[in-house]
Amino acid sequence: MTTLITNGHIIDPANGIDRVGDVYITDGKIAKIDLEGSARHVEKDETIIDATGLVVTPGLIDLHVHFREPGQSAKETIATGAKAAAAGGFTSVVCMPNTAPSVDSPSVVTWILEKAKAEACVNVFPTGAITKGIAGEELAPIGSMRKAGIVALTDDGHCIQNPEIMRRALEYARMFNLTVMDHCQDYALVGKGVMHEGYWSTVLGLPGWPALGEEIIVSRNAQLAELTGTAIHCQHLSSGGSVRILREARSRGVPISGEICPHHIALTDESIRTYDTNFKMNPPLRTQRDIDLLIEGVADGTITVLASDHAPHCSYEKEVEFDQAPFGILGLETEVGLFLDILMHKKKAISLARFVAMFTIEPARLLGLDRGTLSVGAPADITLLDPDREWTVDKEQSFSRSRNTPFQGWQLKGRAVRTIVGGETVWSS
Ligand SMILES: NC(=O)N[C@@H](CC(=O)O)C(=O)O
Ligand SMILES: [Zn+2]
Ligand SMILES: [Zn+2]
Repeated sequence: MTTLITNGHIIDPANGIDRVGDVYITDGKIAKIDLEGSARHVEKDETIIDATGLVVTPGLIDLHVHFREPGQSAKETIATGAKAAAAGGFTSVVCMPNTAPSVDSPSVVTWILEKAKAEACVNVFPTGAITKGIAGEELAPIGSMRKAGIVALTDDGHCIQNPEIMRRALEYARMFNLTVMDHCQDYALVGKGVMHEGYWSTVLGLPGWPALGEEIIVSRNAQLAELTGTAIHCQHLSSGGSVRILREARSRGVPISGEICPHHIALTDESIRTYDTNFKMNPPLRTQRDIDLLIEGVADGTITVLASDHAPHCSYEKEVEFDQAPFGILGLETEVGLFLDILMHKKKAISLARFVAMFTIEPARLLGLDRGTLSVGAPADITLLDPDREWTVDKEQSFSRSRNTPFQGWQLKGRAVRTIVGGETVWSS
């Protein structure tokens, strides 16, 4: 059984490919990349996908999503989250462990992997909690979770406050060759903050979440990564100051990296003027100055990964006063459009090839996943992009179980048009 994706602009940063050609898929794997336009050998049972005018990339990987199983399937299930991922152009997602129960034992890891195998149309890679119950105190059984299939460690949703516990976690993670990802938030500084501490929090009378609350943990992480040699990946960075700290540490070879999410470059804290809880997420929206510095960090390679932090919540949970609402917004179906529109089309901060790398080989290398390339023999996970397609966000069309997006009605340029997992099309527009 062969599938041929013909005449597309192939961008495979891992193999340095950036030109028009054909991709052959056999038995769910990449069989051949033909850049020579040689006369093709068409077989009887061959499926042909015409990619003329489209970009053919390794399947995109989202390094940061929250599917709410086990425990909170009213917000999202592994099946609905996977559908949303496919519709956003993603063939693989890395799931955060703040479920109920949290992913802090091998049995929960196994449960997720089995559920994903039965119901998910994309690859689901679970992460394990660093500490039991994500409580920041006792280390979780890291070795047995690794055996069960976790691909990284994180306490996302929470942040280990005690630097001695974080140090031990890093030393332990190293023995299992696991990257540690961190939600950077100092609880003493942030307190009950619900939005960026600044002009707008003062005007609106809402408790502030200062940028320093993130930066101080990024600094700590840089020092701990340097000391232990274990890679730390700083999740959903929101502050320009964090970029400066990362840049300095990375220039000295410290194994630290960072990701940004679309909302932190698309919106500022001023959006909260209406007290709309769809603008509430953790960390919070910041200022135009932060946006400029985050984008600068993407442009100069300080920030290496783009991710959604897809965080579904039920409408009834969000329909409360701003300070009472849960933190988090949807992201999987809008992020390719937002990032292409802002980073490539509007700001010209990165090339299309760099955009693809930030969603493929960068996250794959960071965690050691066998994905993110079109190398012969690799799983045939492929995304077809139309970087110039203009479209309008309509949350009613979303495959997610939730509707908490601040981007309803936005007009974006660039989107995925087909998502192929293991050689099978799981979504097309
Ligand atoms: N980002 C958010 O605002 N919320 C996330 C938790 C997290 O990523 O910290 C969630 O699980 O809802
Ligand atoms: Zn987080
Ligand atoms: Zn998160």
